[in-house]
Amino acid sequence: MKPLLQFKQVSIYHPKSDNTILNEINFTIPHGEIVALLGPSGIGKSLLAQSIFSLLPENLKMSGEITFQAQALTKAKRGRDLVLIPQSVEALNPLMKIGKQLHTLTNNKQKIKNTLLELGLEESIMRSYPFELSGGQRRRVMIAMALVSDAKLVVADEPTPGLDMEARQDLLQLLLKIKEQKKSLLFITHDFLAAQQIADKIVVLKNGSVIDCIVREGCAFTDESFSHPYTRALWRALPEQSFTCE
Ligand SMILES: Nc1ncnc2c1ncn2[C@@H]1O[C@H](COP(=O)(O)OP(=O)(O)OP(=O)(O)O)[C@@H](O)[C@H]1O
Ligand code: NI
Repeated sequence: MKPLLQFKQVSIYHPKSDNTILNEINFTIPHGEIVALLGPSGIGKSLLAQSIFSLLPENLKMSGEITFQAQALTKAKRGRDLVLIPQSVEALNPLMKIGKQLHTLTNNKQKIKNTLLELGLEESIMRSYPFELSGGQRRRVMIAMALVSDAKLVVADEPTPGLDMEARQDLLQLLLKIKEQKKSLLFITHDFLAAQQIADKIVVLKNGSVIDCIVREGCAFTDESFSHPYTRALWRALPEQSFTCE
């Protein structure tokens, strides 16, 4: 089966200073799977997410190609088939009530109601503006937007920053709902533990390149999954090294 999304030799660079931030990135996102994009802060994860949506800062350029179902990504496909949950919870439109923001993605009122319920949000939240909500509620609303949309791919940029252990586990469960809907998820994170809890594949970025691409074998990642010394060291540093299917 053709991958849903494919990065082909994608480089992101600053033409004026000749500075290459990401160099010839190649990886695929299969249908219905969770791919974690893992790497330290400042490596270029958000830029890679922005490149999918053609949202790179104007002073940066991209070379190479990103294909969707083996075809070039068009504006129409970006609008219909892809949805971005940005890194900042400030990304919700501050001037539009939550209900209206959800309605821009679907006319199906029942679907919105069910989704809010599933995410533990009161229906009354629809009448609120983003500034009236807590950070956690806003992040849930952003996940609700991804769930009510008809997108085939959700890109979640760093959805678990600064959460305590319990809130983080809750959020990972919410991200799994995206997969339950048979959507693919690109989960951008520097949280290795979270990545291997929910991902089917982990793509590791370091020094501008993909240094490792680890595929879950059956239910869990194992000691053999990690070949690169860097990822092996990350794996060995984890408090617990076996996660199995529930
Ligand atoms: N407009 C820009 N012009 C030049 N360099 C930029 C620009 N935007 C980002 N960068 C640089 O590109 C690098 C990657 O930034 P990016 O935000 O993608 O990192 P990240 O991996 O998402 O980090 P974090 O985990 O902290 O969110 C950084 O070193 C940043 O300074
Ligand atoms: Ni980022």
